[in-house]
Formats: sequence, structure tokens, C-alpha cells
Amino acid sequence: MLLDMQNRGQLAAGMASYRSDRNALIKVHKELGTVAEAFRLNHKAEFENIMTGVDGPAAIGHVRYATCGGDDRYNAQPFERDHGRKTKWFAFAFNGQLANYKALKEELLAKGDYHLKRDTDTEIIMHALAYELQTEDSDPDWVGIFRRLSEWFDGAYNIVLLTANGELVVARDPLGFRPLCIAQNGPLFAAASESVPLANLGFRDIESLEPGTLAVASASGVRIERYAPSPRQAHCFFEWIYFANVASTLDDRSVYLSRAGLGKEMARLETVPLDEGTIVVPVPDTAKAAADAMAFALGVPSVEGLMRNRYVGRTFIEGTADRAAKARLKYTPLPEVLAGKRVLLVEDSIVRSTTMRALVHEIRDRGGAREIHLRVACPPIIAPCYYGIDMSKRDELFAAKYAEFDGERYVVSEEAQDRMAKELGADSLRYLPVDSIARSVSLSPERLCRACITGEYPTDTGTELYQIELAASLGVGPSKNRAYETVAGPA
Ligand SMILES: O=P(O)(O)OC[C@H]1O[C@H](OP(=O)(O)OP(=O)(O)O)[C@H](O)[C@@H]1O
Ligand SMILES: NC(=O)CC[C@H](N)C(=O)O
Ligand code: SF4
Repeated sequence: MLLDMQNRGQLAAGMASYRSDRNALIKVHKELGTVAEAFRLNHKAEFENIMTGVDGPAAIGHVRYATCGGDDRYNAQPFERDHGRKTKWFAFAFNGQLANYKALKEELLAKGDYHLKRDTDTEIIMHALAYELQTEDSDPDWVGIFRRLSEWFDGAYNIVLLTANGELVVARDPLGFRPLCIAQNGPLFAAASESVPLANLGFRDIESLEPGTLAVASASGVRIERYAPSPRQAHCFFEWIYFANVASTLDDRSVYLSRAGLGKEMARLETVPLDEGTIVVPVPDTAKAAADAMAFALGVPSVEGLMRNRYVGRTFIEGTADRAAKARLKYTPLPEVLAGKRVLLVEDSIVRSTTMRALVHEIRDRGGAREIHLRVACPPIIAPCYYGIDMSKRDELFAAKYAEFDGERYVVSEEAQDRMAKELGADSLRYLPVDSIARSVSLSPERLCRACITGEYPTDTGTELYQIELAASLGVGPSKNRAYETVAGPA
């Protein structure tokens, strides 16, 4: 299952299992690296040894993409909270980001007797869960616990938790920022951020867990209960654009079909003259679905003018300082395909522009393309994310410095897009408009988070952090830390 979700994090991987006949009722294995590295998949004996160690009838796992705290092993998940009483001894993993991390941290420390030994929101969640479990008996009131947490947390927090009693709890935050799927088959119950791992395990009826609800699975069965109201939803549109596995269906909407929809939107807006020498070239891998659909609608071939080195992972989620070098290493332009051509280069998104800076010149110089027209299957990312995609500072976003306030919101005009093309060395550049997103994903804007393309945040802390960033009064820009690691936001 973790391998099927490697797209969600490459930094660390781990799992925790429960076994009643083992002294360590909960046992954790976690390491830095990809799933193959952390579980030693290429070393049969070591792999088997690890897997025997974490064998059991119930388990949770995690692949980490860091959005808070350092890249070290210390922040790898699952986290285990040891305790002599079985209900209070638990391991958990979480996908998301607490926007009010800094305020929560300060609140916890202000209680007087707390000490935080890590620098991540996962630690805050661990202490909050432990605090809530303090007064519970052997049959915890999970609905009450998560309801109280939801009054405290602001942001994205999908949680899987396993107790030393063998109870498994799966909860999705009330706005449903990140996806969460569940499935049952006889005595088997499984949950995962995405549908792909469940489908590949053989589950047929895969559903999304409703935002604000939780599932509790134990030897006596599975129950699903609501713990908080969910008057509106805020599914992250960027899951369908870039983050999720293209083979997944999230909140009833296929990622592949959504990306194909974005491609059709781009075709509708295309104005460049199309002749025999025009080709569509996707930036592999994520842009492929959009590029193919666009090319099909335009009647132009979609061809592999850029080969991707399959041993270099996703560079965006890696987020390390040497990302530019990685991006250069990742692609090889093919003169056999590109030479003399008018290239419609399709990219799923431009965030910091690291990839495009590395690519456009290569496609022209080494590939010999005649013209390069950059087409982005996403609107300009002009505002930071505080909910689980690691782009939390406005001044790291390529499009933000070209965005102008039109009296209502920040927009990137066509004239600005021409200047952006120049900066990147392309002949032209066009983004999709904001309203293409809801159409392509087939979800109404009220059900989506689109904060990073509109500047309108679905939570109070998001709204506040953005205002602080716009005013730049706290100088979060030059800081190495992320905005929500630096600024507490509303009290
Ligand atoms: O503007 P940037 O900051 O460079 O970010 C956007 C780029 O990063 C992603 O590629 P990535 O290598 O992560 O993934 P992929 O191979 O899965 O498409 C994405 O597909 C864009 O190419
Ligand atoms: N990708 C994630 O879900 C990140 C979880 C958590 N915020 C961390 O940085 O570890
Ligand atoms: S701000 Fe953007 S990336 Fe972050 S959750 Fe909202 S839509 Fe997703």
C-alpha cells in the first residue's frame, strides 16, 4: 500500500503494527528514504526480517513529505506514544498540516509543564491525543475526543491511530482537505489516503470517508460516526492537478479524468497556429494526461520529446536545496522529436519554476525546438499553502511576483504571462483560468480549496497568515522557516 502512495512522500516511510501475543504490543519500523529504501525491498533477507517484525492483524503506515519540521528521522512517522495502560499506548500517522501549529505549540508550552522535543505539528497532535485520552477508560469515546480536537485544530489533519488494545481509528478533518478512502471485504477493513492501494489489494467498493467523520475498527467490527459538522468542504484541488496518483479516484472524482478535463480546457483556449510542424510535448510524468487530452482535442500529435529518468523521483515533493540540479538530471530532451518543431510544452503546474528554468533552455539548445509555447494545466499559484503542500511562503512562488491586485483579488494578466515567458526563455506562456478547475474536477467551488490560486482561505488561520504575509510585517520571507512555523496567527 505504501508503494502505491509513494507519490505522496519520498522522505521517510514506516509502519506500526499491533499483536496481542507479542511483548511489544505495538511495534514500529521507520526509516528515512523511499519505501524501497526504508523496508529494504531489494535485500530479500533484510526485508523479510523487517516485515516479520511488524507482522500482526492490524497495522498503520506512512510515507512522509515534510511540510513542518526538519527532514530528519526523528520526524518520520508513525509516532508511538508509550504508556503502561493499553488504551493510552498508541501509534499514529497523519497527513496534512496544522495551519495554527505555532499557536498550538505556544498554548501547549504555556500550560507550564510541557516540553517539545521535536519541531513538527505531528508532535502537537500526539500530545493533544494523549491529553484527551487521559481521562478515558478502556473504551475511549473517539467521537468526543476528535470533536474536542477539531475545536482546537485549524487545518488539514487526516489521522490513522492504532491502540495497544488493537483498535484502529481513521479520522478525516471536517473540511476534508486531503483525501481519505476506506473499504471493507468480509473481516478485512482498510483505509488509505488514495484509492489506488485499496483497489490493488482487491477491494471493490472503495468509498471516501466523509469529512468530519471517523471509522473505528476492532475485533467486534467497524463503525463509522460523525464527530464534527462539515457545513462546507475544502478538498485541495492540487491533489487532482499534481499530488495524487493518476490512477486514483478521490471524493468520487477520477484524477485521470480531471487531468484530461484540464487538457481539453487548454485546447479550447489555444490560439497558436497549428501546422504540420506543431507537436504537444508533456513534461513527464504528471502532465501526461492533460497533454494527451489537449493534443487529441487539437488534432496534434502528443509525443515524448522529453525522456524522464525513472530513477529520479518527484522533485517537487523532495524540496531539497539541490532541487534545480535534480530537475536538470531528471530530463533528457530528444532532438529526434523536437528539432525544428513548434512545441506546445505542457506542464501540470509551475510553483517555484525550478523545473521550467531547467527545461526550456535544454529543449531549445539541446533539443533544437523552433518555438516553445508553455501551457500550464493549472492557474497561476499566487498564494501560499498552509494545509499540507509545502509552499507556505508567498515570495517563493514564481507567479506571485507577477500578480496584480484588480480591486478584488490578485490576478496574472496575459501581458504578465508574456513577461513570465520571457523570463523562462519561452516564446509564450498561458495558464488555465481559475474557473477551469471546478469544471475539470467536477466539484463545485464550495467543495474545493483553491486558496493558492485565489487568495481566499477556507479557515481563519489561513486568512490571517495570508494577510500577515501580504503586509510582510513579520518578515517571514527571508526566513528559512515556513510561515506557519514562524507566525502564530489569530489567538
Ligand atoms: O515549478 P516547480 O517548483 O518546479 O514545481 C512544479 C513541477 O514539479 C513537479 O514535478 P515533479 O518532478 O515533482 O513530479 P512528476 O515527475 O511526478 O511530474 C510538477 O510536475 C512540475 O513539473
Ligand atoms: N505529508 C504530510 O502529511 C506531512 C505531515 C506533517 N505535517 C509532517 O511534516 O511530517
Ligand atoms: S492552498 Fe492550494 S495546495 Fe493548499 S490545500 Fe488549498 S488548494 Fe491545496
